[in-house]
Amino acid sequence: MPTVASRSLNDVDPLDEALRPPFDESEEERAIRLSEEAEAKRISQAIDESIRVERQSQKKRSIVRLLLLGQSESGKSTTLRHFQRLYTPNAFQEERFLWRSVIQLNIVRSVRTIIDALSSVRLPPVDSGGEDSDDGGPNIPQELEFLKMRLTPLRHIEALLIAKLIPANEDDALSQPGSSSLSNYKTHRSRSSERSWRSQEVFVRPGATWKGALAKSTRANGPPISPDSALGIRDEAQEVLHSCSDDIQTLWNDKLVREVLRRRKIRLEEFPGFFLNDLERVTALDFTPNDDDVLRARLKTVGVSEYRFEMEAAAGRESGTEWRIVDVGGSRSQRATWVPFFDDVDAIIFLAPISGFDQVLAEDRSVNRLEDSVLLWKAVCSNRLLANVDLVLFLNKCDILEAKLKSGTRLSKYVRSYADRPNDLETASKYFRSKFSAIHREYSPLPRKFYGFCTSVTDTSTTAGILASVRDMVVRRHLKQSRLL
Ligand SMILES: Nc1nc2c(ncn2[C@@H]2O[C@H](COP(=O)(O)OP(=O)(O)OP(=O)(O)O)[C@@H](O)[C@H]2O)c(=O)[nH]1
Ligand SMILES: [Mg+2]
Repeated sequence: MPTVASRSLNDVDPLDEALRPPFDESEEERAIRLSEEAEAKRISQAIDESIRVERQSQKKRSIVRLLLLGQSESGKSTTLRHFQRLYTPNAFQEERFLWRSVIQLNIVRSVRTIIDALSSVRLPPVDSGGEDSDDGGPNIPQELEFLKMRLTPLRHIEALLIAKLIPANEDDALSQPGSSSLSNYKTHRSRSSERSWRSQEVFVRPGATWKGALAKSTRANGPPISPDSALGIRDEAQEVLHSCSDDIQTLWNDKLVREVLRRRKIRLEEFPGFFLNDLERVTALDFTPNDDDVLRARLKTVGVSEYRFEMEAAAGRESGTEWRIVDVGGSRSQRATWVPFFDDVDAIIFLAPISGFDQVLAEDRSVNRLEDSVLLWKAVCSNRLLANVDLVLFLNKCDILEAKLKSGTRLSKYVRSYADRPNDLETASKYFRSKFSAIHREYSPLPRKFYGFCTSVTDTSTTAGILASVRDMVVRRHLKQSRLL
């Protein structure tokens, strides 16, 4: 009958029936059964555990960890932006408009460097042999004074941009030495114009924080907006820059300004975040930063951030591998934050900006930049925690090195051991490569291969090829290592 049939089907568990011990089970049979059940349970747990371990090692195998190291301004964040541009192009494109504020700030800073230089210089009397003097000589011509006055709105824009770029909870970051804040912008003025520009450099913690704050301030309480419509929103900084564009151009092209900068040894074109040669384009009201602009913009990093992405299918057979790239702040006070990342890293890209042979560190003006890079490279090569990690060296800023050598700066004046070798990029970069390679050989706790590239990481075409080689090398090594697990 249907009722009986359905009850019996629902109530009887066939598995339970099968596993139920027989009614007439003896004590001995019961003991055997229990021991067999315990053994089956033990085997099942062992299988579960091995699956868990295998899953974990699978996960570990598919994560590649890369650390970017080097002194401040060596190009770490720029290299990271390159990876983003190549491997998560959509996200990179979407964020382009956020970089407009950074570029605006970079322009304002360049102008201020010029104005600072003009303010602190009294022109020499006509027959003083061309030396600056702090008193006695005539002041700057009236036209330049007028220009300076017309550019006063840029001060307000600078304050506005700093407030926009640095989220409210970054107060602690603002008070650190070498940092910038509105208050020390107003109160701290040092004698050297380069020093004042440097000591007030704006920085942000890397990662999404500043971008989030900026995106929020751009959409001003409204709903989320697309990058295209963001450019249509009223942007006071861009409007002021647009209206000051001709005056900035006149200032930058002024012969006397160039002469003052030359005498003060301020090579503005070589400063990070230099956009004065692109004024018309970057101050246009509808300016959207292109890829090169994003790579050339300068925003100092404080703290550590991890950028994660999956290699896309187009990147080759390793698609599906998760990459984690760690970007750190490179100034001296930041270096203590590096060590915790040494533990679990597959490869390091170390950036040594070899154009810095005639420059000093912004945070310690008694230290030559090249010397600092060499000491840092030695420390990284000899670090025991990194003994099995591949080190990839980028001898970076080769474009600036070439420009310096071409303009007549003699490398041997700063690097004595360079002696009378030809003063050109090819010889100089080979020379530096061999020096850094020798340190790598001598200081590595265990023998390892040396990977060295001469780079200009702001150059999209050459860097893309180099990063592809680095990617392949890192992935190959990573696979080899994980097979050994
Ligand atoms: N011309 C030129 N500029 C470069 C090169 N590499 C980096 N830059 C610029 O130098 C500036 C500093 O680069 P960043 O990538 O911010 O330096 P960083 O190592 O992250 O510096 P911190 O964040 O202070 O540690 C940026 O404006 C870059 O555009 C290069 O090879 N050539
Ligand atoms: Mg950085």
